[in-house]
Amino acid sequence: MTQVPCALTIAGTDPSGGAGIHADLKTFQELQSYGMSVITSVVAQNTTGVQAIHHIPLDMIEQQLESVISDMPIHAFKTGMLATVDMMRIIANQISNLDAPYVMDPVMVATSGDTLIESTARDFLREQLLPLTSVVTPNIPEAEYLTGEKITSLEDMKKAATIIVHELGAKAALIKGGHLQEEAIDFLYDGERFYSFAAERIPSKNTHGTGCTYSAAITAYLSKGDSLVAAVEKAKHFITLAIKHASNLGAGNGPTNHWGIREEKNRYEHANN
Ligand SMILES: Nc1ncnc2c1ncn2[C@@H]1O[C@H](COP(=O)(O)OP(=O)(O)OP(=O)(O)O)[C@@H](O)[C@H]1O
Ligand SMILES: Cc1ncc(CO)c(N)n1
Repeated sequence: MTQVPCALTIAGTDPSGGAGIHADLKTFQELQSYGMSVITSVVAQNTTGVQAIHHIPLDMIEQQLESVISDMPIHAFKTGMLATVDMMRIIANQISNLDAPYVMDPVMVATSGDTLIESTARDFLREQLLPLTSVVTPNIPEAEYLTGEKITSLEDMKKAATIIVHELGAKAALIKGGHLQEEAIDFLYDGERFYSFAAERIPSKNTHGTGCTYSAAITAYLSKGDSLVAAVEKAKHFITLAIKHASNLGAGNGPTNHWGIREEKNRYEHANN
């Protein structure tokens, strides 16, 4: 019997449906991986910003993880918003039982500028969780925090990727250039080679949850057995289309659109398989 690809996300919520767990599950579904989730924080947020945050009690985070891990196959997993050191300790402990690629989106600040992680937890993320990852996907401000170096050019992005792999211990780093003014170019470094993934910059304010959707797409493709490079290449195509097809919902930075791109995605995958 063919096994169904299964992907898990460990992250916070977004009731407006554009970021966090909601974006992840929609992406898994769209890319035909069976989606599962463990919720770390319930976040009252929308396209204009974050209104309130409630952290799930630690024993409940642990129980959710145990419930999924003890019963379900997990072929790839990702983490998104992990706000506190205590949460991270539990998660680090539980995921060490998993034999599957780990994609970390090192979420620090929402598109709106609201902080989603305690400052002490940033250091724990860098020192304890990062070495467990198969790939980490920082945007430029996150990569600057992780490396302690300013990034203003494509060369700086590449240098940050090498620091994250060789000095901080991630297996691979994907530095996202969404925050630079030029082309939307990302660099993947796997410890040996650089790969670049470029796309046209789409003039749009609808970029709420782009990082979540991108890392979820990478996770979905990994769960289906793709290599890291293939997974990133397909995910880059997916996020570019998702930004392009955004529906301009809400009064602030609107969400990307996953389902409207189905036909275009199918054509692309057909041509590249
Ligand atoms: N305007 C844009 N046009 C095309 N691609 C973009 C644009 N903005 C971001 N991207 C791409 O989207 C992906 C997500 O990158 P981004 O840097 O926006 O993530 P992020 O800042 O973590 O997202 P989030 O808003 O969820 O925090 C990257 O591949 C990036 O290059
Ligand atoms: C829950 C959550 N995770 C990540 C982000 C970053 O986009 C967000 N806005 N909300």
